Amino acid sequence: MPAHWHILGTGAMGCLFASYLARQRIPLTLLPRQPAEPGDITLVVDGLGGGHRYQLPWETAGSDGPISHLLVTTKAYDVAPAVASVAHRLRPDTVVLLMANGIGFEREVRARVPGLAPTLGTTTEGAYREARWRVRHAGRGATRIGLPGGAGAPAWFANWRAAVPDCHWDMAIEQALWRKLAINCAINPLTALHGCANGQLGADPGLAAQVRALCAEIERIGIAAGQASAVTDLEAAVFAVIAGTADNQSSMLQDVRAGRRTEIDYITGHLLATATAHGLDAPRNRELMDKITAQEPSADA
Ligand SMILES: NC(=O)C1=CN([C@@H]2O[C@H](COP(=O)(O)OP(=O)(O)OC[C@H]3O[C@@H](n4cnc5c(N)ncnc54)[C@H](OP(=O)(O)O)[C@@H]3O)[C@@H](O)[C@H]2O)C=CC1
Ligand SMILES: CC(C)(CO)C(=O)C(=O)O
Repeated sequence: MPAHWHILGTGAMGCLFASYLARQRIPLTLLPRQPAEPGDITLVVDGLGGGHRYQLPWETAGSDGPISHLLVTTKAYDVAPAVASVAHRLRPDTVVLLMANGIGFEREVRARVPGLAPTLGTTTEGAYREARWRVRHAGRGATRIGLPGGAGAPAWFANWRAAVPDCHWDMAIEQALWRKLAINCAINPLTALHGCANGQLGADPGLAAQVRALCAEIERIGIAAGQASAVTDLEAAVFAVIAGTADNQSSMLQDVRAGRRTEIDYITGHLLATATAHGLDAPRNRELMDKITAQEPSADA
């Protein structure tokens, strides 16, 4: 019998992964932030692979039943409060898989819910919400999952490998997360400030020069932080992502345009905290952090 997954953070990513698991008949329950209508939720996932409709059970986070396997797909700043909202349902052996952009929320989770040892994931899948329970799968990508410190794949992962396309167990997940962080630091804030698609960072010589300067700063910080492998050939990797996602609006630009809080604290913010911890200056990343932060909606807005 496959493990039963609860999904916390039922936005674009949570619904996409719910659809993957449901297609493989892996039992799951959605945990929407706001209660849904009575009865199962009808989830529609359109786009790549055609349209699919799923009838999925849901519960409130505050229900009582124990949770054995929890996938968390909120924005980075919501991960810790979301996990705390189901803390009473977690057991010492509950698998908690955190899949958000950036770094830093895992430490927040461990501080709020002592005893948890979260599994971490990162994905290059692309999806967005068209309506509350309607999601468009906009780009295929790869998903990497692993345990900090490195450990072999647990038994449950066999179901994920079967259900989620291009899904890999990563013995060096922290390195994968750091590389994604480095790429996001070089692309996201610049696109958000200039209101441009990713491809413009390669096409505009002035912006391309800024990307190269950011990469040089990020590389120095990565090496000081013991993440030399994660920042190897960073500039080439960043320009490859820029070319491969030329027509995309970065997630940070989408957040800024929608007037939402961005994930900058967990992207550039984490990079700057790492630089400070190693006595390094990072003026170019600092400038981007300050400018994006100045645009953020205030917490009580
Ligand atoms: N979308 C994409 O293509 C990609 C996204 N990512 C990353 O994945 C993460 C999720 O992104 P995405 O799915 O796009 O974000 P969404 O905003 O679409 O979804 C986030 C969900 O989390 C829910 N949520 C927030 N706080 C809580 C809480 N306390 N309890 C329960 N649920 C909560 C929100 O609820 P509500 O519905 O009420 O707002 C929302 O449904 C981000 O870190 C993002 O950067 C990574 C790769 C690609
Ligand atoms: C890779 C990239 C930059 C694609 O847009 C991304 O991860 C994001 O927008 O957050």
